[in-house]
Amino acid sequence: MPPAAATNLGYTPPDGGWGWAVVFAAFISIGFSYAFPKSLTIYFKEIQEYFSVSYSEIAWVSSVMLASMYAGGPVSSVLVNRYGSRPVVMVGGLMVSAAMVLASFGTTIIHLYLCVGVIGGFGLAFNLQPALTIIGTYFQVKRPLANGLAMTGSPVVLSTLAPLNQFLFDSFGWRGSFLILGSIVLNCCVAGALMRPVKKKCNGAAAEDTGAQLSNLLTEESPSESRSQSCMHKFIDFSLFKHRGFLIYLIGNVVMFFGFFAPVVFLAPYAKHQGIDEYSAAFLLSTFALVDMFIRPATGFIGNTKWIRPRIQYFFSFAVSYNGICHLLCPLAPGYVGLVVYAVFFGLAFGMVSALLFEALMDIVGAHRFSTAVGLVTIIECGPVLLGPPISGALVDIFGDYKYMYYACGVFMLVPGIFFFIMHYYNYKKLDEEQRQSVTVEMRTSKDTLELKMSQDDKTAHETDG
Ligand SMILES: CC(C)CC(=O)C(=O)O
Repeated sequence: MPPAAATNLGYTPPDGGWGWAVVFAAFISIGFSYAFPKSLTIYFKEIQEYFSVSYSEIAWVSSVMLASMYAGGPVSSVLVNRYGSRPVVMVGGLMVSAAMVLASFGTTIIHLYLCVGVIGGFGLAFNLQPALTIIGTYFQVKRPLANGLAMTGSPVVLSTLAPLNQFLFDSFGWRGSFLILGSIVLNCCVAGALMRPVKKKCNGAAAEDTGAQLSNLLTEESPSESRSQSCMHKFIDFSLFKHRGFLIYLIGNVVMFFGFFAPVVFLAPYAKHQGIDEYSAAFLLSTFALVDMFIRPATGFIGNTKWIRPRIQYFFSFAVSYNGICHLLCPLAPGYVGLVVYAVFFGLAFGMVSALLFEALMDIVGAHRFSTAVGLVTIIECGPVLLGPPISGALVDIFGDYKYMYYACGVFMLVPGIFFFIMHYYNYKKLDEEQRQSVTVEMRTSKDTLELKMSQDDKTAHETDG
């Protein structure tokens, strides 16, 4: 059974070769995109004391960075559709580097919001989307494995950056550390340099994808559109909001992201609330990250098998639902050992969703529309990503107990998981119906063409005989 959406790339992706170098580059770019905002929290205590600001004021540095990374999605998509992934990732790396160097000279917390938060966040957006997009141009058959490997960059870079940041902080303070991080993040430029446009083999001739690939994939501009509208539509495919599968994915993800990150954010505080010491609480996060690191490539491998790939949306639905079940059971976990078991199962669930999140979108809209689709999805997810943890924190403040927060996150994950199962069952049936109809139409068309040709041949033969 074919995947839910054809590639429509107009060429056969290599599914290997230089593609594996691109996966490694995406591993670096995606790793920095997701791990960088989290790893900066190590400096927050000193920065908070230095600028005499509150916990929430310092927390906004990471929140603004994450929000800019998500809000920068459509901008990143437009740039990728126009120039391709390589230059956008390299510019993104330079932006994050400049942001960290400028922040190291900051004299107010506002400077950090603007530098680290806005400039750095958009720089990370120019790393995330292009890295995800280019994988879809190199892989079709092995794409779930490629996506799973690339998404593994996040836990790997985080487990490297976290101790490195602690060492830099102890040795050079936050200003010196920011200056050094400004050089370390230039590795995103190196990763971008590896993202060579795919050589398309169309009718035997090889041609490099110039990055303006969207121009030959878009529908013609409708004459009624104004020039600015048609220009905007040229780079952002708004027809996606009429795409059944895309709407299912979008609706489910918006709900899901209200409960996706909070259990990670509150895992250590919840353990300390239970009377567990800070090192044992930190061990829970290390356990979670270690499991996450291994389950992502494993999930990509499983998603690539002939049993799962044709119905990979069910695999994604299971991963989302499994997250919800973990959080609903967490408050029942007995003592520290129970929390360690929860951290293992949560790491499995979080890693499965992370490995499948973008593969599921590519499977639905096809690699040729993924760049625009992921930009639209990320800017809409910006809200729940930002609001999720504060809402969960508010539940803890109101009830003075974490269990209601875990119940809420469990519902926020289980409901979209069940929604995905139901809606993708319906969507798969509709796709199969539409495919049968298109095959019937094609057969009828080719039959009519054949009959027309035969009658023309007979006519020619009679004229020759006559
Ligand atoms: C949003 C997920 C797909 C990835 C993530 O947040 C992470 O890797 O930390």
